[in-house]
Amino acid sequence: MIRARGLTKTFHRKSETVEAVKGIDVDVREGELVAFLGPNGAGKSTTLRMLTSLLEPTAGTAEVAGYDVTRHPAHVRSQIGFIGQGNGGGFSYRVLDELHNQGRFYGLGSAEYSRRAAELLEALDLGGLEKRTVQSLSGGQRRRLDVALGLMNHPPLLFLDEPTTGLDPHARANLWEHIGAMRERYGMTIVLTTHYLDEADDMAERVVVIDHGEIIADATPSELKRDHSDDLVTLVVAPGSAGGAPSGTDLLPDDEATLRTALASGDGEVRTDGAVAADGARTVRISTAHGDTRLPEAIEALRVAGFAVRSAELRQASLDDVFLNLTGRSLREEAA
Ligand SMILES: Nc1ncnc2c1ncn2[C@@H]1O[C@H](COP(=O)(O)OP(=O)(O)OP(=O)(O)O)[C@@H](O)[C@H]1O
Repeated sequence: MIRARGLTKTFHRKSETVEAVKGIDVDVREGELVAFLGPNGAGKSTTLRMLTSLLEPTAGTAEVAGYDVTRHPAHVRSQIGFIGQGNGGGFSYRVLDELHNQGRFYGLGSAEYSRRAAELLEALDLGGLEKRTVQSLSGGQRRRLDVALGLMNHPPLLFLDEPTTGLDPHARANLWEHIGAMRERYGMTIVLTTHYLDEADDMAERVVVIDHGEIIADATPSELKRDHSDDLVTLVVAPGSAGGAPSGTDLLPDDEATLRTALASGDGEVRTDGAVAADGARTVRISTAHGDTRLPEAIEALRVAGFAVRSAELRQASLDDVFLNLTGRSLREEAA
């Protein structure tokens, strides 16, 4: 569906030169849902605008739905839906008129655009709002109308630029449900941008991480987490008395060598806190790619060695850990 090579955009404004997108290569297969993830100003929208033929690349090439974006922009536009960051609908127009106008704009006949509008109103839960003006809709309803407008021409490829920004968590979840349903119903390829980490993690099959105009990672969310960050297992270990402790000995967890020996057979990096509580307990942290299996293994190994595990916690890697590891910055903090 998409094949971009060396795609570049440099803006020149007065004395300022902004290298917004610096020669990216990206492929999207038919049917994929790909999220472009990155902080503000990373170059996500500029990339989308080049792929949708709205902005001419400074260098590089992109083929979208089989057409070159520079040589055949009209063909590209006939094959795509694009939902930008602003609301697409005219504020004082009625919902149904907006949809019909969009259909006319794409050259559909009146029977076809009326049928398509009715189908999309139903599919996107906008039934009953046909006669309302766009400005009277809620934020979530407006965004769903945007999606309907983007789908009027039956595009095989849909671009969404930050579809859920500004929506409350309920409206975000609702929009995602509808996007998922649209995808199932029409089998579209979807490319979207977001700076919501949880959205990219939960919804996207592939995440393309963009920073300073460059792609710094491109993989499934679980591959990214496996390759670029670790799970963290935290255990509070107390002096043991049960399990395999030799009788009469009271093993002390501040005996770091013993602790480390007990945990040596499993994977990951083991670190112990310097601090020892009044009752002799101390905290052990294990960074590992497989926290879900390492946690029970570590508890068992410590029990067998004679320690008592007072509490255990598993924090699984997030896409923010991935971004932090790749860039040294937290995307969550930048977005905030
Ligand atoms: N028309 C323009 N003229 C000059 N600079 C621009 C223009 N459009 C974008 N830029 C700059 O290009 C860089 C990338 O912007 P872009 O909008 O692509 O980022 P983004 O990742 O989509 O950010 P956001 O999440 O805030 O939308 C930014 O530094 C931006 O200021």
